[in-house]
Amino acid sequence: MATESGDTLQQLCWPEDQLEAALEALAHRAGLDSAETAPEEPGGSDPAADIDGRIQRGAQRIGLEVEAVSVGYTELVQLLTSAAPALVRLRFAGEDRFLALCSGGRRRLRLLTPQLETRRVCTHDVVAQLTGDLEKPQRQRIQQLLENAGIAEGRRAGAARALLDESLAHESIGACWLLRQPPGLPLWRQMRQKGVHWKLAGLIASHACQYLLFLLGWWLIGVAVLGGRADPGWFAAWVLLLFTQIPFALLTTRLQGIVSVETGTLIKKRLLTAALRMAPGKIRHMGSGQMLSRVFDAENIESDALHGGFLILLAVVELGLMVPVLALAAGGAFHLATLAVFLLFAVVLCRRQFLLRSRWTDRRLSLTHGLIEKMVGHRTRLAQQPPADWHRGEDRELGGYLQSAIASDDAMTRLVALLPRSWLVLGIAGLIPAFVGGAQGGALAASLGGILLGYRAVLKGMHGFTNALNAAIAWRNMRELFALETARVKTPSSIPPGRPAAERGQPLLYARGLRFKYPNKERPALRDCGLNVATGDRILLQGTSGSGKSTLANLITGLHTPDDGLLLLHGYDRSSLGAHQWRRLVASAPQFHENHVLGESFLFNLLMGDCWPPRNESVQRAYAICRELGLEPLLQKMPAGMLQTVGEMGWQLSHGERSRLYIARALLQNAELVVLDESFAALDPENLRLAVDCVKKHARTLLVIAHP
Ligand SMILES: Nc1ncnc2c1ncn2[C@@H]1O[C@H](COP(=O)(O)OP(=O)(O)OP(=O)(O)O)[C@@H](O)[C@H]1O
Repeated sequence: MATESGDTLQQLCWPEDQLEAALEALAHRAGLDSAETAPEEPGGSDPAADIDGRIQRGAQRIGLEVEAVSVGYTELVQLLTSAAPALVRLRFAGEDRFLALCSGGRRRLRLLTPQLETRRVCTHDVVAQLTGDLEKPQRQRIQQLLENAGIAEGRRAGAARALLDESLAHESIGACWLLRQPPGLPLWRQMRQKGVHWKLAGLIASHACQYLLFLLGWWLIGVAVLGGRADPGWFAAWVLLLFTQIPFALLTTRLQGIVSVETGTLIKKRLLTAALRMAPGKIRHMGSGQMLSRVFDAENIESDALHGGFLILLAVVELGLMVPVLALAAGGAFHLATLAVFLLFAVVLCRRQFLLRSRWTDRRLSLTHGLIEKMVGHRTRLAQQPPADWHRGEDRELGGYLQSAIASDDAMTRLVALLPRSWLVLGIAGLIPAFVGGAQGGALAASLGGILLGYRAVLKGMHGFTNALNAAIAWRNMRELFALETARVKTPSSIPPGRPAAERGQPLLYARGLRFKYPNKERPALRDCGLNVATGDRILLQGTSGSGKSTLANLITGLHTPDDGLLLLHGYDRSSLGAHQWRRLVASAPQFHENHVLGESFLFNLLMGDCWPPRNESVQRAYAICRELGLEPLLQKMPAGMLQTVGEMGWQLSHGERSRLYIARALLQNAELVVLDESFAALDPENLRLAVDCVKKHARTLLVIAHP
């Protein structure tokens, strides 16, 4: 297949043995590469290793993230249009080659060739290469069908296309790896790489031009009126200057919108990633109320910071342009000194307001937290707390909140209402020496104009400040969320992810001298703990309440990291193996109160740890395990069977049903080691027997935590 440049598509692709080079070149061309690169690990670019593993490791080495995506047959063009920068795998006579996609459109794609040149190819050619093998058998069948149906020659191509789309709609094509910056990079670096800083500079320049034209217009009118030259020519020039401002005003608004959307997207991405990476212990420590407050804070950061930030930026530009007006007019240096004193005063007041608002926010958060805790624990309180105690302490808390609210609101009113007006008073007072000194009318008028413009800028700045203040306080609370480990994650070892299961009796898990202390506790929950697990073992871990069994389970599953000691899986520690690979090897059903039924279908809740959308064989296996766990009557009872929505807003599952769902979810992850933490506690003897048999049958290696 020849492309526009005369090369064949195959010649423009990178061979498999240059996969890592293609990745680096593409990252460099897309401006994604970072200064620091991690050292190459032995075996890190072993061409024999699986493609996905090699791409993942290669990307980690240059500090990028890669997402392997598969899309439906009909969505392929859309993917190619928006995937760049990405690597796309094509097959030529059974040989894998890779397209380095720099940018994409519906008609043309831009590629980076192994000669490091960019070439354009027809999107259709790439799609045809990707889907050729899939379409071939269908095409013959469809051709035959169209002939038999007597469809006119001219309409056959369209009909064949529609039939192909119809019959292959459910096929997925997984041949694309999207290159992305890790969302943990500093925000400014992400903004720079997206070119947001240029747009921001454009915004400042555009607003400055508009403002200069505005000043020029008024200067023109001032000179004309005060000089007695108010003829139509001067007036026309003034009108012209007013109209010239319009494109700049439009450009400023447009750039503001673009910067808002791009920065907002980056902030959202980062918040979402940070929320998913948060240590579970931290979330638990926060409680549901504080979590909800964080969600509100996240909303505030994006909307208030951007809106407030823009207003402050525009106010700074206007104040900056006002400085030469004041300096050149009647007030001169004395007027500028007055402005400097005023700005100093404004900074002190703003800082004070920040402290007052922070105090108010802390009280508000604690009130929200308390309220939500009470709502969540409503049933317990109804049943077990005397009604006289239901509202204990609420008045005191509310009183404290009101006090800080009044103090903050008063200060805010002073700031927004008084500060801009105090500039008017100070500015006019600063003119007194010039007035007494007999300055000319024109110079005095220019100074007065400068004072009024300053008033406008301060007013704008104060409105911006009120928004930015909310964002800054929300940021203070969210900072820890944002503090994603930007340090490079150690490149995982070259253990192929799809390695065959270890043989029975082979060492699987090795733990020695493990120590773990919760941050809010003085004594460690685990000290000098050791454990050996071999493939095929069935281990029952018993201990008194609070002895640290669940903590050990959390260390083994990787939810917590030991403070000290050695924990190896297949002879590798967690950082060598990588979090992803560790999770594939160990599956767990956490204790009942730590586990959750998500508001999705029953099937999703079963297979969320496997892969979603599910493969046919996974669904079959899920059915089989549910049957063995005695869940068949439940599936028959639910109107939509496996597809019934469950969770808080859906079909309510009983305690025992949930326990068995959690067990099935752990077994369906196909892990080498399954850890069940008190998963059988809620089961009646019959279901307990079924569950134990099922677990013994399906778990390759089993660690069960239970009370004696
Ligand atoms: N998130 C946490 N923050 C602080 N301390 C914790 C946390 N989780 C557990 N602990 C403490 O660590 C110790 C061990 O708890 P762990 O849950 O591991 O015990 P356990 O043996 O599983 O208990 P049980 O059989 O009652 O479930 C306990 O003293 C507990 O209070």
